[in-house]
Amino acid sequence: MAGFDDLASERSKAQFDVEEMKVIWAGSRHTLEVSDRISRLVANDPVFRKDTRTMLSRKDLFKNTLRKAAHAWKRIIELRLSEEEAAELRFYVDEPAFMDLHWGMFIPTIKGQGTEEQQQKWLPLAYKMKIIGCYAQTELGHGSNVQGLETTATFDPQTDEFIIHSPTLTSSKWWPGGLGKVSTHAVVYGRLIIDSKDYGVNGFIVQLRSLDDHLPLPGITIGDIGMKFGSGAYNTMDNGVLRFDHVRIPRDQMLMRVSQVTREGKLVQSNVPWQLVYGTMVYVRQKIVSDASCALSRAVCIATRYSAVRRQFGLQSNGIETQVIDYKTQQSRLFPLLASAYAFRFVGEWLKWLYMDVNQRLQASDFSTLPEAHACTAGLKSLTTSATADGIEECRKLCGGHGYLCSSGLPELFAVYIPACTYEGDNIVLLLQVARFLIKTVSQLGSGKEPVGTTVYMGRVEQLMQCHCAVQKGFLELSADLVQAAVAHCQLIVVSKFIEKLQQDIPGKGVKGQLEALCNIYALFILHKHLGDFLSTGCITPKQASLANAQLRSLYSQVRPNAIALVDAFNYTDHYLSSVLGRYDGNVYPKLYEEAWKDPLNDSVVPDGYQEYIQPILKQQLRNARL
Ligand SMILES: CCCCCCCC/C=C\CCCCCCC/C=C/C(=O)SCCNC(=O)CCNC(=O)[C@H](O)C(C)(C)COP(=O)(O)OP(=O)(O)OC[C@H]1O[C@@H](n2cnc3c(N)ncnc32)[C@H](O)[C@@H]1OP(=O)(O)O
Ligand SMILES: Cc1cc2nc3c(=O)[nH]c(=O)nc-3n(C[C@H](O)[C@H](O)[C@H](O)COP(=O)(O)OP(=O)(O)OC[C@H]3O[C@@H](n4cnc5c(N)ncnc54)[C@H](O)[C@@H]3O)c2cc1C
Repeated sequence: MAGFDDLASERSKAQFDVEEMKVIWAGSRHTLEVSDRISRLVANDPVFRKDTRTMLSRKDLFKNTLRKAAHAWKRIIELRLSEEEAAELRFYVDEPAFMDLHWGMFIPTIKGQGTEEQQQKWLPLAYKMKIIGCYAQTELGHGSNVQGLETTATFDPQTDEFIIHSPTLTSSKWWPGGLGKVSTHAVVYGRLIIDSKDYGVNGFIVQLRSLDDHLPLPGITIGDIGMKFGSGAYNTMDNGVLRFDHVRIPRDQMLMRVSQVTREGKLVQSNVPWQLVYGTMVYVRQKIVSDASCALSRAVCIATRYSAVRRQFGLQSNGIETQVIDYKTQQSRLFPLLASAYAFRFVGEWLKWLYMDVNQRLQASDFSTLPEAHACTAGLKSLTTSATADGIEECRKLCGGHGYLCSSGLPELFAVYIPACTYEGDNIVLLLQVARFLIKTVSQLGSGKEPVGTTVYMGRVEQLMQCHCAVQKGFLELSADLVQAAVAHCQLIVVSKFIEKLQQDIPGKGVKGQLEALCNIYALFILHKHLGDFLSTGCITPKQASLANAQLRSLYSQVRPNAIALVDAFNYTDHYLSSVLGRYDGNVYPKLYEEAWKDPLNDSVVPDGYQEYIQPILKQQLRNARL
């Protein structure tokens, strides 16, 4: 059988220790063990099936998601899973749901922006899921411009309460996940108003629904905002709309780590920077970077396996056609994506470290690295999600016509992934933040303040001073170019973190060699993509450009025999991949054929509607023909 033989023979060609590469990909032997065990647990549980997801109506889809979430929670309790294991379970269940916002944003916001007392009050309730929370920041009229939010939280000194209100239609909260149908509580971002004075945006814990009958509390209007792109995909999430009509909450439900409102209505600032109100976004952006490598590697795994199974043209002496993975054009599209998946994995690991480091410093009242952490999380979130979204679509094309079938797994993966380019900050808006950070760093170059961390290279580039003068002519005017500069800065981080990874001790036969090849592919591919910029700025000569391209081609040949093993190292189950084209055993054609018959349209041989619509046309044609 074609697929079986092809993948088995590919695996036998691998020149490195796949088991050791699995450890590198997972991050440690322990993480690999946990992820392997939990992925199998999910794959073997019928409640977590997802093969019919794209065919369900929104209501059935959503109810099924609730069932899965409840079952996941039950299993977490029954099996006494650790936080790490529970997060893996969520990952392999592979379905966006209210739980993500509860654990991923509501709880981190209370931890990051609540006082000790507030944490003691709210976290136990949230950890036990006695309340379910979401993150209600974005409004119908304002998402990117957080300081432009219109929801008001007005202090009433008479009753010691805040009055939460939506003064306009555009102030309606719009988009928060988990809000539409599930959450009982939300962290709501609104303008703090004391004595008619506006103190800017802050977070408030607001109960939305009754804990008895789940009905919205008085003064609160909530609903789902409607179907989103693609079938299945992000429609498992109840992104919601929310309006307040003078809803009162106690004063101690304002998150008060950054600033406090006293009983007398005085605003007291802590010693922490006000930007900590944006802290949850830094945390989630960091997580999104790690997730990018998962989504991209998943698409690459499907496209690579299928490219080894699929044969077109070029009859060999044995009468068999050529595997499409052997075409240089296929390699030059696929292997940079394979390299990117590994590159994003390692930069994600580093960003996780950076985030932990900044958090430890914050605890010790050292706020010096916060601007860099913001710039790195914003920039890398933008770079990796844009590249991943484009990469998934490229993988679909690499799989030809079959890639367009839902059973390939790629359409749903694309549909579920692309909002990552928008949520947690539109990717261009985030790059502008990086640009602002870079300009600020450049402006300090002459002042004796040495650049550190990811900007250390700036101290070595003399032309940057002139650059600063040019930018001072107008940030907005040059913003398109500044965005390119921000991307280049982030690419430099990705490449340097890959190189740093290679400097670590990497055990296992041939593993380091494969990673070196992938790192070189990533760097040279980026150079190739931006060749015009490199040449026009005189960074490289035409001769060097052509040598780089020759080197890239040679690296593709080096990776070719290892391609299947390099995607096997992701250790994905067939359940997680949910792709007929990416099956581990390569048994693509019989399964594609089998899958087609499962479509509800094939339940009957003659379709519903034949009698009403097709038959009359056929009869009409018959009459016309007689005329
Ligand atoms: C079953 C059980 C287990 C389950 C486990 C599940 C675990 C899941 C874990 C995680 C999953 C998470 C799920 C994710 C799902 C995502 C859903 C999506 C959510 C959202 O989208 S929430 C809304 C996000 N919104 C945005 O991102 C808005 C984007 N806009 C902004 O961030 C900002 O407003 C801005 C940066 C664009 C502001 O620009 P502006 O120029 O107006 O700046 P100012 O507001 O005036 O501030 C300037 C000043 O502040 C600095 N700054 C800005 N942002 C930050 C920051 N985040 N941190 C630190 N500093 C910041 C900026 O640099 C300026 O500083 P200077 O004045 O230059 O010094
Ligand atoms: C699936 C999904 C889930 C979400 N979940 C949540 C959630 O749980 N909680 C929550 O609060 N929010 C959530 N959001 C909202 C999300 O955070 C915002 O949509 C996002 O921050 C982008 O803001 P926006 O929609 O206002 O885009 P806009 O800012 O209106 O962007 C529109 C266009 O304008 C451009 N633009 C905007 N400002 C500038 C500028 N200064 N310079 C140049 N160009 C600019 C952008 O690049 C973009 O091309 C979610 C969104 C989605 C799609």
